This record gives sequence, C-alpha cells and structure tokens, in this order.
Amino acid sequence: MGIERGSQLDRPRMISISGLSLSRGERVLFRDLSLTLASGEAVALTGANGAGKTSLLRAVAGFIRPDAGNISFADVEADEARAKHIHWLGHLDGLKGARPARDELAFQAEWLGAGHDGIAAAIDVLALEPLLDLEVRKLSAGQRRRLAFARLIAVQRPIWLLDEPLSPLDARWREALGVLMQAHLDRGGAILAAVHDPLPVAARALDIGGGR
Ligand SMILES: Nc1ncnc2c1ncn2[C@@H]1O[C@H](COP(=O)(O)OP(=O)(O)OP(=O)(O)O)[C@@H](O)[C@H]1O
Repeated sequence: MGIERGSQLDRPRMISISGLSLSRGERVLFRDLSLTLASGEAVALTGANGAGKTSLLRAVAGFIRPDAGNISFADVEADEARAKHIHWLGHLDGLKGARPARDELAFQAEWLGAGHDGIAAAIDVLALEPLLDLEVRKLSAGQRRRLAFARLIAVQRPIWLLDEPLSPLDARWREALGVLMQAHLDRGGAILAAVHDPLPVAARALDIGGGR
C-alpha cells in the first residue's frame, strides 16, 4: 500500500501555540499551554478522559475560542489556514448515514476540492471499492472510519487534526493508516492527534494534565 501522488503540499506547514488557556463551562481545562508543530512532525496529545485533548484540537480548528493565548499558522492568517490547510477528523465524522458511501465520499471530497484522481486514489489505498454501494449507516465502525479518512487522501492538506483516529480500526488498518500518516509526514505535512493508544508513526507526546 502507498500513495504515489508526489505533489508538494502547500504551506503553511506549522502551528505555533503559545500561552493557551482553555475552559469548558465553568471548568478550566489547562492554562499557559505552548506547542509548536513543525513540518514533517506528529504530536500525540495524551491524557485522561476529560483532560481536554479534543477541546485543544477544536480550538486549533477554530471551533472554540480560548480564554487566552495565541494559535498561529505559518505564512497565512488563521481563518485561511483553517479553511484551506487543515483536515479535521473528529469523533463526529460528518458523514450522512442515508447516502451510499460512494455518493458521500464524492460529496465530501469534491466539496473540499478533490478531483477524480484524488478520489480514486483514496478508494484504492483505503480499499473502499467493495463498500461504496452500501449506505453509510450500514458500514461497521472501522469501515466508516476508513471512509471518513478517505477525504484526507483525496485532497492534500498540510495539517491533519485527528481525534482518536485509530480507535475503531483493527490491527491491519491501524498499520495501514500508519503508512498513510508516514507518507503525509514525509511530504512535509504535520499531524496533531488526540490519542489513548500510541500513534503508528514516531510522534512527540504532549500530556494534557487534569481530567476526571
Ligand atoms: N460543549 C461543552 N460544554 C461544556 N463542557 C464541555 C463541552 N465539551 C466538552 N466539555 C468538557 O470539557 C472537558 C474536556 O473534554 P474533552 O472532550 O476535550 O476531553 P478529552 O481529553 O478529549 O477526553 P476523552 O479522552 O474522554 O476523549 C470535559 O470535562 C467535558 O465534559
């Protein structure tokens, strides 16, 4: 398995977070968090349930506003980075259950700007062909995660924000996604992932304290 698409990813390839404080409701999740994510690098956010890993990813994606601190992206304003340079893959994958997988993949990937070749590459490397005529709601959790992941392959974006990306996958597909993640890093991409299990690529760990 591999992707031989060869094109260079666009900048920016780095996130800089400084002095970040984040609350949810009445609760302060963390204060004064700093992190730099460089091109070619993966960072694994670890910590207990409720520590704030997903919340940090959501703040980087621009879905929630921090109490204090700064999140910046190399060479480009945050709004543009979030619109054009980030792939977000969360617990809620945004896939519509009633649509055939083929239509849903085409809809999502084309909305992100994928062409036919990108979609075909994603179908190939994620072995989606046998699943494409099934409605999304009929896919198993692992099959559905592969379908959700397909847009990251169909459209190249430099920053991947992943929330427990491997949790429903079996050993074979964890390994396969490790290959795809490594290819992304080798092209100069970056990965920031919330995890309970180790990522299948070399990654720097950042423990988010707290949790309950
Ligand atoms: N919309 C919300 N309103 C209020 N509190 C929230 C909201 N979303 C999350 N929280 C709270 O923020 C805290 C951190 O949640 P978050 O999902 O970031 O944790 P996590 O580290 O990703 O946990 P897990 O390992 O269980 O996925 C939790 O206590 C959670 O209840």
